[in-house]
Amino acid sequence: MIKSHDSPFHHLFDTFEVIGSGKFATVRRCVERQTGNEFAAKFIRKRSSTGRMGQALEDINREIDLLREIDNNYIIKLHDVFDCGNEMIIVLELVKGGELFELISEKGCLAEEEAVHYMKQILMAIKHLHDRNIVHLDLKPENILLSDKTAKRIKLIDFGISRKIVNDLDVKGLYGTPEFVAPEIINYESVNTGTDMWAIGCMAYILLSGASPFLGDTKQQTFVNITAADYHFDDQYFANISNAAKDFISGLLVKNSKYFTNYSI
Ligand SMILES: Cc1ccc2c(c1)c1c3c(c(C)cc1n2CCCN)C(=O)NC3=O
Repeated sequence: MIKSHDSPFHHLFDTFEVIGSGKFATVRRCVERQTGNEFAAKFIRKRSSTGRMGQALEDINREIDLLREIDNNYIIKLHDVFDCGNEMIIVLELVKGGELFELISEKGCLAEEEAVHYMKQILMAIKHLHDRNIVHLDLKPENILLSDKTAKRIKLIDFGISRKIVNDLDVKGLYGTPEFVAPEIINYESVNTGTDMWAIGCMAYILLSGASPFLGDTKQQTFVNITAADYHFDDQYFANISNAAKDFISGLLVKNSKYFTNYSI
C-alpha cells in the first residue's frame, strides 16, 4: 500500500527536466537517490483556502485514489505520494518510448496490423479500468506512451480528470426537494464507459489514417461535427483498410448521450 511520506520528497529524489506540464501541474523526470531508479514526478499546486490558483485537494486525492486501485501492465503504475505543504507530488513509473502521437506524426499512419497491435493493448487497459467502474475521460494518442521504441508496448497515463462511475440508473447524491435543485442537476448528461469507447473509436481512426475524424477548421466546427457524429472514411486514407477495421470504428463512433429526468431522494 502506498503511504504518504512525511520525509520530504527532495531528500529522497533528484529532479531533472520537465517532461510535461498542465494548468496546475508539472511533470519532471526524477531519480530515487537510494536506488538510482528513474520515475516521473507530477508536481501539483494545491489550491489555498482563499485563492483560485491550484487544484482542489478533492480532485488531487481522487486522482491518487484511482491510481492506487489500478494495477495493469498497460497503465503507468503509481510509485509514491508526497504531501509537501502547498504542493502534492505523485511519483509515477517512467517510460521512455515517447507518445503514440509522435509515432503517428513521424509515420503519417500505421499499417493495419500495427494499429491492431496497439489497439489490443489500449482495449486491455480500458477493460481494466471499466471493470473497476473507472472512466479515463482523456483518452488521446498524447496520453498513450510507449514503454520503449522496440517493444511496441503501450502505457496509458494521466488520470487527472478520470472518475469512478456511479451506477447510471441510480442518480446518487441528488438531495433536497426536486423543486429547488438546479436544472443542470435534474437534466444532466452522464459520462459513462461509452465516453471512453467513443475516444477509442477516434484513436483507431487516427492510427489507421493519420487524420482526425471530427477535426474542423475551428473548435466550433469540430463540436458541430461531433454532436452530429458526422465523419466518413475518406478513400484517400481508407481505400486499403479492411471492412473489419471500418466496422470496428463505426461501432464505437455511436452517439449514446443519455439524459436523466428521474430522481431518487
Ligand atoms: C499525470 C501525467 C500527466 C502528463 C504526463 C505524465 C503523467 C507523464 C508520464 C511520463 C511521461 C514521459 C510524460 C508524461 N506526461 C506529459 C506528456 C503527456 N502527453 C512517464 O514516463 N510516466 C508518466 O506518468
